[in-house]
Amino acid sequence: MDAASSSLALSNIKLHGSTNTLNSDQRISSLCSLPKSRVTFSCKTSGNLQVRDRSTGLVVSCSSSNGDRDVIQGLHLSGPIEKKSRLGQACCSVGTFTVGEFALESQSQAVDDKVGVLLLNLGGPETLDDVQPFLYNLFADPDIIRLPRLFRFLQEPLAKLISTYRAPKSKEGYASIGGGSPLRKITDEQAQALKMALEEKNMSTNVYVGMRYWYPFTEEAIQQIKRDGITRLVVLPLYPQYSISTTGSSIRVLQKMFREDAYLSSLPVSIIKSWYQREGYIKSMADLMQAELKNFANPQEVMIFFSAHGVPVSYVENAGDPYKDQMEECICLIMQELKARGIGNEHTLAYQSRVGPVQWLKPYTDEVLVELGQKGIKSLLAVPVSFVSEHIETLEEIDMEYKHLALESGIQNWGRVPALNCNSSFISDLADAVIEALPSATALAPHTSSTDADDHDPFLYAIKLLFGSVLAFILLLSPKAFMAFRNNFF
Ligand SMILES: C=CC1=C(C)c2cc3[nH]c(cc4nc(cc5[nH]c(cc1n2)c(C)c5CCC(=O)O)C(CCC(=O)O)=C4C)c(C)c3C=C
Ligand SMILES: [Fe+2]
Repeated sequence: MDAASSSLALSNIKLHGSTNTLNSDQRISSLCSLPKSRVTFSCKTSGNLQVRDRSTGLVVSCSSSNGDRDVIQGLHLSGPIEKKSRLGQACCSVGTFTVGEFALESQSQAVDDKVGVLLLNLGGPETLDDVQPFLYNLFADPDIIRLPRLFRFLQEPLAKLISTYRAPKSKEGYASIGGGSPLRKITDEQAQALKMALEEKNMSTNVYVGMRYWYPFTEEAIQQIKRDGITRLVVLPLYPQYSISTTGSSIRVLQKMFREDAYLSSLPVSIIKSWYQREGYIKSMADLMQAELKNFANPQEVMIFFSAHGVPVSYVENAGDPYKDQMEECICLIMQELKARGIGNEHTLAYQSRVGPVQWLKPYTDEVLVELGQKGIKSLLAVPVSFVSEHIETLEEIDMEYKHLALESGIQNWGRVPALNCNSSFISDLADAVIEALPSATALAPHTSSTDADDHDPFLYAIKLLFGSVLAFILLLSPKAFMAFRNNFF
C-alpha cells in the first residue's frame, strides 16, 4: 500500500466512530508520507492512539472517548487486536500490525519512547545533623524569603543567620518524631507505587524523585533523567494546590536547568501544576475522612477542621499566588463529595506553621482551636490538606501541639485524618493524571547560555551592594524591626 492509501486508512479513524477526534488530519497525512523508518504508531492507553515522527519527535494523538475499538477498526488492523482492561475499556494487546506500509506497534509504548515521571517534593532532614543545612537551603530560596531585588545579595547571609538560630527549635520537633523527616521514605514509596500503577495501565515509565531542599535534590534527579535518555517527561509536584513557595519554586529550578542544557531544552515536558480538583484525589480524601468519622461516638456532631500549611499574605495579595483560592475550592469539592454521601458535618479551614515577622494567611490554626473550644465544640476531626505525606507538621505540630491545645481548650474528642501516602485509589488517580498529561508534552524553554545580565555587570552589582548594605544597616538598627525578626523566626 502506498503513502496516500495509508493516510486514507488513518482518515478512517475519524470517519469510523462519531466520537473519534483527530487532532490534525494534515499533520497525520504529512506524517504518513514520511518514510516508514521515521514513523511509529503506538497505542498508549485505552482510547488513545499516537503517531510519532521519530526524527522530529512530532506526535499526533487520536483519541476515542468510547475505547480503542473504533480507532483500531478504523486502521483496518488484522490479528488479535484487543483485550479488556480492568476498567472494562478495550486496550491493545502486544503485537505488530500493518497499517498501509507502516507497522503499528500495538504494545503499550513504542520501543524508543522512554517516558519519565518526575515527582517534585520539598525534602526533609534525615538526621538531626541535617536540620541546620536543610533549613539553610530552605531560607536561601528566594521563593521562601522574598527579598526586593536590591536586597537579594543578603539572601545567603540571612539564610545562614535564620537557619542557625531556628535549628534548635526545629531539631526538637524532628527529635520528637524519631530524629528525622519521613518524607524521603514515603516519597520513594509513592514513586514505586506510581510506577506499578502506570504499568497496570500499560505504561512503562521511570519514576524519579526530585526534592527542593534535601536529598535527592531535583538537580540529581535531572542528571539521572539525562543519563537514562528519557524522551518525554511528566513533572508531577506532590502538592495538590499550587503555591509560589512550593511547586513554583521547584519549577523555577527546572526552568533554569532546562534553559541551560541543549538536551533538556528540547525534551518534551508536561508539568501538572496543580491537581486538587481531580475527582480521584477528592474521593480518596473523602474516603479517609468518612472512615475516620466512624471512630467518633457521634460522627454527625464532629466539626471537620481543615488545617492547611500557611503562606505569607503578600504571596496571595501582591504576588498573585493562587494557593488560597485553590485551597478554598479544594475544600468545597471535598465537602460536596461528602454531602453526596450523606455526610453534612460542619467544617472550617485554618492555616498552620507560620514562620517569620510577616502576616500569614488567616485564620491561624492555633487561634481557631482555642475559639472552637470556647464555643463549646466537643468533637473535632483535623484534616491536613496541603500535603499528601505524613511529615513534621502532621506528626508533631498537629498530633502533638494542636491536639494538646485543643484538649486544653475544652475539645474532648480528637481525631486526625491520616495523610494519603500510598493510598491505592490516590496513586491510581496520579497515574491517570500522568497518562492524561503526556500527550501535551512540549519543550520547556529555548536553550540559552546565560541569563541574568545584571549579575555580570560589575558596575550595577557594586551599586546594588552599596545601597543594599546601607538600607539593611538602617533596618537592622531599628529596634522594632530587630525584635519582630527575633521573636518570629527563632
Ligand atoms: C503546601 C505545603 C507547604 C507550603 C505552602 C510551605 C510554605 C512555607 N514553608 C515555610 C517554612 C518551613 N517549612 C518547613 C518544612 C516543611 N514545609 C512543608 C510544606 C509547605 N511549606 C513541608 C512538607 C515541610 C517538611 C516537613 C518535614 O517532614 O521535614 C520548615 C522546617 C520545619 C520547621 O522548622 O518548622 C520551615 C522552616 C515557609 C517560610 C513557607 C512559605 C513561604
Ligand atoms: Fe513549609
